[in-house]
Amino acid sequence: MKIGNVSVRNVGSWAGNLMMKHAHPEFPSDVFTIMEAAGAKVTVGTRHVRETVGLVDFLKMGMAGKLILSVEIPAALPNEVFKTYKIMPRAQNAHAYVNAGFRLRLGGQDKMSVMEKPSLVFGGISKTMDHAVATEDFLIGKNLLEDGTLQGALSVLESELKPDDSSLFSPEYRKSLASTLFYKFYLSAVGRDHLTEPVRSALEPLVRPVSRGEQHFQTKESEWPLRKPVPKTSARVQASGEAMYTNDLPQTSGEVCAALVTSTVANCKVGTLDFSQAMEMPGAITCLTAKDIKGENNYNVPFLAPVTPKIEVLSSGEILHAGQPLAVVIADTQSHADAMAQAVKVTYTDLKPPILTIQDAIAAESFHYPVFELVKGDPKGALAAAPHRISGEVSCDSQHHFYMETQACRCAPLEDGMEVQSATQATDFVQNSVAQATGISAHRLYVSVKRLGGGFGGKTLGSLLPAAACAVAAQNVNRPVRLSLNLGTNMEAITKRAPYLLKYEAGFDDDGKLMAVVYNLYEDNGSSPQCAFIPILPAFTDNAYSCPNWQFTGQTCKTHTVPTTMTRAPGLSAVHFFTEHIMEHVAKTLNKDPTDVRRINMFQNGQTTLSGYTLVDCNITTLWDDLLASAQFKQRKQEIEVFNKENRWKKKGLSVVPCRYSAFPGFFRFTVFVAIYHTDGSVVITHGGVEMGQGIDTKVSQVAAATLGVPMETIHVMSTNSLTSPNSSDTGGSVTSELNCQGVLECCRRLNERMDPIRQEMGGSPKWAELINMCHRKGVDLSEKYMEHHPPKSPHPAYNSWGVTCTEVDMDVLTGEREIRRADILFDCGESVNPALDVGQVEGAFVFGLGYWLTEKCVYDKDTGRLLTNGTWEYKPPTTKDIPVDLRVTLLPDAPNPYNVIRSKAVGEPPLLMSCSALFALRQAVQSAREDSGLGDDFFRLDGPATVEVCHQRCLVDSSSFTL
Ligand SMILES: Cc1cc2nc3c(=O)[nH]c(=O)nc-3n(C[C@H](O)[C@H](O)[C@H](O)COP(=O)(O)OP(=O)(O)OC[C@H]3O[C@@H](n4cnc5c(N)ncnc54)[C@H](O)[C@@H]3O)c2cc1C
Repeated sequence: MKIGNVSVRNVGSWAGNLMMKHAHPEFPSDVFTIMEAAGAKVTVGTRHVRETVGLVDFLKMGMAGKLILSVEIPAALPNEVFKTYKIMPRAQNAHAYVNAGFRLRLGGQDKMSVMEKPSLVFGGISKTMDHAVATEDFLIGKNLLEDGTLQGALSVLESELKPDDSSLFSPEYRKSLASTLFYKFYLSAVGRDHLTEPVRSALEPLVRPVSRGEQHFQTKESEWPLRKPVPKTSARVQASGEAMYTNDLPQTSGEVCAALVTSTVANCKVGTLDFSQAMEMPGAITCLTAKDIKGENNYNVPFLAPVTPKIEVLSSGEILHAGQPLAVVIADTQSHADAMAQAVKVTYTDLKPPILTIQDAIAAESFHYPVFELVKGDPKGALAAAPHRISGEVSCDSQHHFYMETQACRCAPLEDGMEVQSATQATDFVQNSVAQATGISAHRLYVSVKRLGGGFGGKTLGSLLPAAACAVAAQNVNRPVRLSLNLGTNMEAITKRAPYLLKYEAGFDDDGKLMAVVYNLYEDNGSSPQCAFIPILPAFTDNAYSCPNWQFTGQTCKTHTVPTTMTRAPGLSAVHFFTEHIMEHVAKTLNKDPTDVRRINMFQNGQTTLSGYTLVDCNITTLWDDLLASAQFKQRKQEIEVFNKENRWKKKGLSVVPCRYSAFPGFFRFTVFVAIYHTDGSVVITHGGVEMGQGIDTKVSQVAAATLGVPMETIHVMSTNSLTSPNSSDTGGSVTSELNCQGVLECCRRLNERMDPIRQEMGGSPKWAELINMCHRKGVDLSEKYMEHHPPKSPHPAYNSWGVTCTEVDMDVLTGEREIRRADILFDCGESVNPALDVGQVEGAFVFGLGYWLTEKCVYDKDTGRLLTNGTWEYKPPTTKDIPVDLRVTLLPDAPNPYNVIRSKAVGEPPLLMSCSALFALRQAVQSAREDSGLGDDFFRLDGPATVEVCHQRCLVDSSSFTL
C-alpha cells in the first residue's frame, strides 16, 4: 500500500521498476527490496538465451538487448517470518528514506533460533548496500530470546551501515531508521507474548482508516442566493477538464513557444552563452539575451518595498541566484523550446560561495535594509523584573506555492500594441511590468486572465518574470509567443515563501502570564527585497495574546536565492508560529499545560496590540472555550496522557492554537463592471479579482443575482482584464472576494435605482426581460462600473478574523511517521456569502499549512546554490492521505461582521495560521518520547517543517536502549 498510489500500482510494472533500479542503483526501489528479501529470482533473456539469476546479480548484468521475462518468488517455509517496511516523507507517492525487507526461519526447541542465514535487505542506505551481510551471518544459529542477541545484532548492523550521500536525507537518520526497522522486525519475529507491554507498541504500523469530515455552518434562506452554499459555477467544467487555463488557449496562426535558460550557479557572473548547439535543435527559431530587450531590463513593479528594487528579466552579467534567467529561446513547440534551453552552453566567472541561509547572512552581515524596530511599553525593564525568563531560537523554512498550473503567458503583438494573456493574480502588475520591459505604453496593452490553476500568492509578483520574458520574445519575433514553464524551471526560477528565524527572550509571572517579549525576527528575502514583509508583521506577531511590553526588531536578509514573495499568509504564518512556540516554551518552563498558558494570555476587548490597535471585536476566549468543549479536549487529553505512559514506541499529541488575523481591505482597490443586455436580460460581470479556485466568480454572481432579483443562471462572469477593471490591485490579502462582492453590490444597487421608476411604471413587478427591454427603449443606461476602495483612515486593520484549531496526532517514535487523527476548526467567517466555498477555503488553507509545517522542505546545493528539491521527486506537498483522518470545520454562527456591508470576513489565509497546531501536537508526542528515553526533559527546538526525519531525530532514540 505504500508503493506509489493506486493508479501508479495499476499501471507501473515490477519489471520496469527493477530496470529503473538497474539504471540507477541509488533508487530505493521498494519492489527490489521486497523481492530480494523474499529470495526472488528473475529470468532474463534474449531471443536466443535465457538466464535465471537472483536480483543482486541481476543488477550487475548488462541488460542491452535483453528483457526481464519472469520472476519466481519462493513459497514461504514453515516458521518463516517475512516483513517489509517503507518509511517516507509523506503518506503516499514518495520514495523511501529507507526501506527494508527481512526474512528469517525460526526453529529449535522453543522455535526461537535462527535456523539458516536470514535475509536482511535495505534500500536507501547507499548505492552499494543491499544486504546487511555481517548481521545476517551473526544471526545464524542465535536464539532471539537470549540475552545479547538483539544488542549484538544491532551492534553488528550499525557497524556495517555506511549511508552515502546519494540521498538528500541525512546519513544519521537513514542509519537510525535501518536499526529501528530491524528492531521492529526482531520484535515481530519474537512475537507479542514475549514482549513487555510498552514495547509492544512498536509492532503495529500506523493504520489510516477512511477519511471523514464534518462541516457545520449557518445559512439564511431568506437572503438566497446570497449566503446559499452553492457549488462553484465552474465546478463542472473544471471537474470534466473542459475549463480553459492560459496554456489551454488554442494556438493561433504563427504562434511559437519560448523557454527560459536559467543559471545553475549562484553568486557569479555570466562568462559565455553559446547558442550554436541550441540553434541546431529541431524547430529552433532564435535565442534572445538582455541585449534584445527593447524597454528596460527590469520586470519588478512598485509593491511593498519603499524604493522599488530593479530585477532583471534576463541577466546582463551579474548572477545573483541559481535559477536566474539568462536567455530566452524560441522554437516551434514548447518541447522543442525546452530542449533548446537545455542545449545552451553557459560558462560562469567570478564564482564566489553563495550565502544561502539566514545564519550565513547574519554572519556575513548581508541585509537589504537597516533594522526595523517597534517598541511597546518597557520590554527591557519588564524583562529584568520578570520572575521567570526564557530565551531561544526557532525557525521555519521556505515553501513553494505548488499550484497545479505552472506559470504561463501568451503575448500576441497587434498593429497597435500587444494582447497579453497571463496566468496572473495581478493584471495591473503584469501590464506595468510588460510596459516596462517592452517600452510599449500601458494603454496599448490589453491584459486578461480567465482563471488560474491555483495561485496562493505565487502568481502575483511571480507572474511578472514569465510575462515580461514572453512579451520581450513576442516583440522580438513579432509573432504570438507562448511561454509555459516546466515544473523544474518554475521551481528554480520563480519566487517562493521566505524563510524566517526568530531569536527571542520572554519574561512571565508564575502563572505564565507574559510580561515582556523581545522578538528579533529575520526574514530571508533572497536576492531582492521586492517583498519584504517585516514592517507589516507586527500587526500579526502577538496573535491572540496580550503582552504589555514588546520589543520587535526585524532584519531583511540578503541571500543568493530566488527573491521571496507572498505565499498564502506570508510572514504572518511564521510570526504566528513563533509566538505559539514562545507559549509552549513558557508552559514547559513552568510545567503547565500550554493550553492553560495560552488561555490566560488571551486578548480582551479594549486591550492594545503590539502595533497599537485597540481591540473592539475580540471574541477569542468565547471561541476558545467553545472549541475546547466541542472537541472534548479535556477528556481526550487525559486519554492521551494515559496512552503515552503505557506505550514506549507510539505517542500521541493534542494541541490547540488560536488565531487573530487582521484584515486590511483598505490597502486594496478593485474596479467592477456590470452590464445587462437588452437582448434577453442576461447580465455580465467583470471584476478586478482573479478566480483561482477560491470561488470569487460564484460569490459575485450570488451578490448580483440577489441584488437584481434574478436567477444565478442569468449572470455570467467574464475574464478579468485591464480594460474594464483598470488599476485593480492584486488578488490577495484574503479580502479580494469581499471587496469585489461589495463592488458588484454597489453597481447592482445603482442599476436598480435607475430601473426602479420604469419598474413602478410597469406595475411594480414586471418580468425581468420585459423590464430590461423597456429600460433600454427608454434610454436607461444598463451598465455600471464602480471602484471599491476605502482608503485606510489609520494603519490599523479594518477588523479581525478569529479562530481556534485543535489537532491530534499519532506518531511512531521508531520512525517519525505520523498520522493526523483529528482536527477541529472553529472559524469566525462573519456571515458567509457562500458557506460551502468558505468551508472549502478553511479546509484548503489548513491543509496548505500542513505541508508548510510538516513535509515541504527546500534543500540547496551548498556549493552552487542550486535548488535540489526542484520537482515532485524530492518536494512533498501533502496528498489525500496526509490530511486529517477526521476533519471537522465549523463556521461560527450568528457572527455578522459589522465592518463590512456584506457582513462576511476574510477566510483564504487565516485558517492556515492555525495549521501549526499539528506541529505542536507532534511536539507533545516527541516530548513524551524524549522523557521516556531519560535523555531529555528539557524544552527542545522543533522548527518547521517538522518532517518525519526531524521528528524521529528529536525523539532521541538510542538503539542501546532497545529491549524486548
Ligand atoms: C507517481 C509515482 C510514484 C511511484 N512510487 C514508487 C514507490 O513508492 N516505490 C517504488 O519502488 N517505485 C515507485 N515508482 C516507480 C514505479 O514503480 C515505476 O515507475 C514503474 O514500476 C515502472 O514500470 P513501467 O511499466 O511504467 O516501466 P516503464 O517506465 O515503461 O519502463 C522503465 C524502463 O524499464 C524498461 N522495461 C520495462 N519492462 C521491461 C522488461 N520486461 N524487460 C526489460 N526492460 C523493461 C523500459 O524499457 C524502460 O527503460 C513510482 C512512480 C511514479 C510515477
